[in-house]
Amino acid sequence: MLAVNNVTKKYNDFTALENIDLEFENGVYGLLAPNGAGKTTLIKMLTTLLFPTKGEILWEGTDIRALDEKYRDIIGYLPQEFGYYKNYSPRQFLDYLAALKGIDKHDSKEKITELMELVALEDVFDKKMRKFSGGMIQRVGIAQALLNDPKILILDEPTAGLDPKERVRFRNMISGLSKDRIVILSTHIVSDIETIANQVIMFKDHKLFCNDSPSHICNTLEGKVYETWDIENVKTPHILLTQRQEGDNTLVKFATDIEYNGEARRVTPTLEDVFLYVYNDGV
Ligand SMILES: Nc1ncnc2c1ncn2[C@@H]1O[C@H](COP(=O)(O)OP(=O)(O)OP(=O)(O)O)[C@@H](O)[C@H]1O
Repeated sequence: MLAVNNVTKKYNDFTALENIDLEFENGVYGLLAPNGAGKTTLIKMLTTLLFPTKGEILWEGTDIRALDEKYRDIIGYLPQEFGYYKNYSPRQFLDYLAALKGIDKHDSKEKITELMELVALEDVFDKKMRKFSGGMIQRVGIAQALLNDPKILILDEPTAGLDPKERVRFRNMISGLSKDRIVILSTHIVSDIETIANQVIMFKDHKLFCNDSPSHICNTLEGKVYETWDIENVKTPHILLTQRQEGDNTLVKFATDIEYNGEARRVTPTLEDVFLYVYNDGV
């Protein structure tokens, strides 16, 4: 188990995360929050690129700082800005990274072939990456994060640059990978995680806001989300969530903490509704 115990991270006087407690076991965890909420800060601490100002992060009961190299051997990481060499083919690039990670040449050859099939890049295995789409590069990024068969796979905004078809493909792949490992992925795109995350983690005001299953999180807004054609009456304190144009009319979805007296239909809240409601006034 990976445990984050009472972790605070400060950048000088600015507190990016405060008193965070989290536990991770095998499965998919979605860090869902707008930009600036602290997702990357947490990920950098989980990958030992940054250290907590206060608190500790434990793997199987031992501080990851003390485990050092042993801990880095069991993590796979795809950073937000994934650096690669345009003139390398995926084979050359993964060979190079496997050597850096100290993986035996014979083992890595087999592993790289297997990973290329997993991310469906076997047809372009020996093609230079300079002509690859954003989605193809992300798939190379995921393959490199899996080179050491990590027990903890950490992906920072992994669907950036993917088209809708690639997003679906990515989700299916992540579900498969999470059977025997911890997968932690950060995103501000609700649809990336609502169907695959076992747990969704949200931060608010730099503190942990929730860590629960998508359905439980949706239940927190039960009875508070409505749809109406009467856009004029959706004013503060009601919170406008989404609008959809239908012919000459606009169907408005809103959330409210008080009784609504106008004509409106109560609807089942989605994770996107919760996201818009929670971050209505910022991170
Ligand atoms: N090195 C730093 N020095 C000072 N402030 C920082 C530093 N890194 C991050 N921050 C601030 O900490 C807060 C959290 O940043 P972080 O990058 O963790 O957010 P995020 O949710 O990952 O957003 P993004 O997706 O944009 O990276 C932001 O307000 C950011 O400006």
